[in-house]
Amino acid sequence: MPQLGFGVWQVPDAEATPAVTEALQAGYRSIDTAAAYGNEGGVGAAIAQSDVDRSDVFVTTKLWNADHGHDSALRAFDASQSKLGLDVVDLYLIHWPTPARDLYVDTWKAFVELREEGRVRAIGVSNFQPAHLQRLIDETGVVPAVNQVELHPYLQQAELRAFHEKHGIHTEAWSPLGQGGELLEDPVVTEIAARHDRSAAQVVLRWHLQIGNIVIPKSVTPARIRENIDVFGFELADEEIAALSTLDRGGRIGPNPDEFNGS
Ligand SMILES: NC(=O)C1=CN([C@@H]2O[C@H](COP(=O)(O)OP(=O)(O)OC[C@H]3O[C@@H](n4cnc5c(N)ncnc54)[C@H](OP(=O)(O)O)[C@@H]3O)[C@@H](O)[C@H]2O)C=CC1
Ligand SMILES: O=C(O)C(=O)[C@@H](O)[C@H](O)C(=O)CO
Repeated sequence: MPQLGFGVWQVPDAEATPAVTEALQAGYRSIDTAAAYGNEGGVGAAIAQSDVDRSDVFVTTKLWNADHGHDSALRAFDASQSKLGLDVVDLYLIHWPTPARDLYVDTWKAFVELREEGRVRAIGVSNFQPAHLQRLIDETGVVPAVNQVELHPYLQQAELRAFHEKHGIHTEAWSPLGQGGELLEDPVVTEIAARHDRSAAQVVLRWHLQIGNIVIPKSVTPARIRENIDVFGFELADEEIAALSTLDRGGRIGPNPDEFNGS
């Protein structure tokens, strides 16, 4: 899985095709969508129309909360696969643990079947806390390949990252740019950016890459799509990584996974 990919939350279906087309032209080879985003069709169309070989593109989609449970999960996968127009999905994630439903272990068993049948190459989760991960491992013996969670300099998830490291789970950061808000104006970020003659977004993405996170920045702006992948020609010094690592506030932009059960 490429360490840097392209996210499409809040991109309407019709706009997903030009956005993903632009991303593929800029060099992205990993796309992150979800059933809940309503744009799997637009993403699939861009991949089908592209000159880039399907085997060179890594596609992630996610099962939505209302589809938890063994049989529902298999039906939801059929729908996602059909909208994407793909024979095989590269990575399938449980979008949220949705603890009130208490079905994520059954859902995970269906995911294991999909992987055994070769319909997905890898299976993982999103927004899982350590206790949710531990329960999956204890009850099925199958460790998720990836946990995609909210992570940026203002929410660094140290405990979760340590759990991932211990169990060999890859950490994938959603909202890696803090949704383009205050973080990109933080003086610590902008000062480092000025020193490197780079943008604040590029510095934040470099921080993620250098501490080992997978990142999936989203943009519908062609110049930003290109800017966000142009991060392999410079490196942050250890003291710059350390300065960015002091910004942790433990504050979420998105919902708390222990409480979010939305459908
Ligand atoms: N598993 C989960 O529960 C979740 C997963 N995700 C995934 O993570 C992806 C990324 O997260 P997302 O919440 O979209 O937020 P990001 O942190 O990627 O920020 C996206 C926002 O930042 C702006 N932006 C992008 N690049 C730049 C730049 N270079 N300079 C300034 N502003 C910029 C975008 O504007 P514009 O588009 O107008 O250019 C957009 O408003 C999602 O698209 C989705 O795939 C996200 C949330 C939850
Ligand atoms: O974008 C996603 O992948 C999400 O799950 C979130 O948008 C989530 O649905 C949310 O923020 C609800 O308020």
